Amino acid sequence: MILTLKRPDLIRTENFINGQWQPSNLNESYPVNNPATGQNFAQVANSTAQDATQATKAAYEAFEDWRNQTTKVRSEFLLRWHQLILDNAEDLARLMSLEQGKPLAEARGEVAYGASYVDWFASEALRTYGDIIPETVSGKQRLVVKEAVGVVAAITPWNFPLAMIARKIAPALAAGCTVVAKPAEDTPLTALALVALADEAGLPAGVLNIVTSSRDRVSDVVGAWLEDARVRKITFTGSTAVGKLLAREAAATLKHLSLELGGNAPFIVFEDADIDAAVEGLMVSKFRNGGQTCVCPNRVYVHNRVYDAFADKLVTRVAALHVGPSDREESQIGPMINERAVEKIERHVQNALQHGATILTGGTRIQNDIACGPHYYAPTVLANANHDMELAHEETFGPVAPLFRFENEEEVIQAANNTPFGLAGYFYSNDIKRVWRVANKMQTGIVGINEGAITSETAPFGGVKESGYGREGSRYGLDDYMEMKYLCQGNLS
Ligand SMILES: NC(=O)C1=CN([C@@H]2O[C@H](COP(=O)(O)OP(=O)(O)OC[C@H]3O[C@@H](n4cnc5c(N)ncnc54)[C@H](OP(=O)(O)O)[C@@H]3O)[C@@H](O)[C@H]2O)C=CC1
Ligand SMILES: O=C(O)CCCC(=O)O
Repeated sequence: MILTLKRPDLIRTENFINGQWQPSNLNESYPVNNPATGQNFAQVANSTAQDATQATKAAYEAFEDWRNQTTKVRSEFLLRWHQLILDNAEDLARLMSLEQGKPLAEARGEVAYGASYVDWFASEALRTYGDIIPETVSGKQRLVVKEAVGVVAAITPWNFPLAMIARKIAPALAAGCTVVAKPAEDTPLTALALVALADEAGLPAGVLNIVTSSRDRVSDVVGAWLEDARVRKITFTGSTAVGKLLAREAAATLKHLSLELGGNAPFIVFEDADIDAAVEGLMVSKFRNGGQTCVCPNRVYVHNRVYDAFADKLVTRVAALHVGPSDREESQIGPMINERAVEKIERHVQNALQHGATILTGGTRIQNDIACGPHYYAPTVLANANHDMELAHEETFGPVAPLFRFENEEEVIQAANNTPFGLAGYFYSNDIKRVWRVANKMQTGIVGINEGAITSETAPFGGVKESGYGREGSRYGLDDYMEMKYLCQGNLS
């Protein structure tokens, strides 16, 4: 794919620190590759701890002014940024699909989705109310005000290169925080373009800084932020293993943490469900971004009585999915992000087959004239899944839907909750009593009830258990970037 943008200047390859684009201090770069072909199409700054610390210094020095701006000023900046994202949506989508591999239609959807967080927090910026505490003692007045936590370090994954960073930066800036950010090694260009647009929207120097690095430098860059007491919060989306590492390291300076980590989402189809709706819901939730989404169903539990009918309908739909490069309009499943990702999918499928699964469709890599490259994996449905399989315990992060049979509600809820993770869960049922009962018992931060498309800037996104803590989006999302300050005024009588 050759990248032609209306605005070629959105292709940025350097760090943005204190309002300046600059190379890494060692003047080194690393390659960004097209995940479909492995072909290198850009080189971006390979940063060090020194670059990260320079970014922290800039963000720290910009903080006092930014936090003291009126909420209106911060809101208006976010509105201008939002408009620029929309104005450049097609370029952003093309850049994103090239470096990440998601079909262009999905990339366009993600630009709109990411932009919606910027718009949302432009409004929420205006509503950072505090409280006046009713007096119980004469002569005193007690108030609670909300204040920005300080410099925020945002670390984001490759699966949603625009939406994840937007939904961290937007509330941080809305709250009055300043930001240092590091996108994933595989997908830096979308994030850099987003920052270029923030600069164009008139953000003061130092308020938003971004440094890029290859995977072998990530511990240096993020390590510099973890050690630095001036960084007051880490907001992270990624694997649970890295989330735990960040939590341990952040403890030394007791930073605030928002951790949006891996999931292992159950998707339950009860015997009283609308089967067509359940199939549709699974298609929407499972195969979005090729299954590389932390809220993707990882385990599909289907009641024995409807199992065969559900499996038949699902297989028809899954086998018809178009696999191909992101720039073909008909592509529905693009390449996986990299070789490690495909190897993990292969390992899960092989392990499932060894434990008694059968392939209803897919089950292999595909490479042909259209899906031309080593990282395509066929959309897959596996029957006879069970809990001895690796895929029951670890998210596959690929287009694989394993079907588990169940007999009764109690058993399936126990199975669904039998995981250290708790991000999203889904179930389909037309029995109103069951709906309330099951929703109450699901140990997840998000529950889709007869619905597969659950996310929205208006709703709180986040997990329980080892899927992390903190919430993104919604009216709760700003609180993660603010502290309460209690003011007690005496001598009033
Ligand atoms: N919750 C979610 O949305 C996501 C979940 N995952 C899960 O994690 C699995 C592995 O994916 P992977 O990309 O390796 O996820 P990681 O958790 O490794 O990567 C997420 C982010 O963390 C950074 N990072 C990696 N190692 C460290 C470290 N030691 N210290 C600080 N930051 C670090 C990455 O940088 P760099 O890219 O440079 O390594 C990236 O920016 C997936 O298969 C999936 O199960 C993955 C991505 C998103
Ligand atoms: O995988 C993720 O963490 C991103 C979830 C995308 C969404 O907000 O739906």
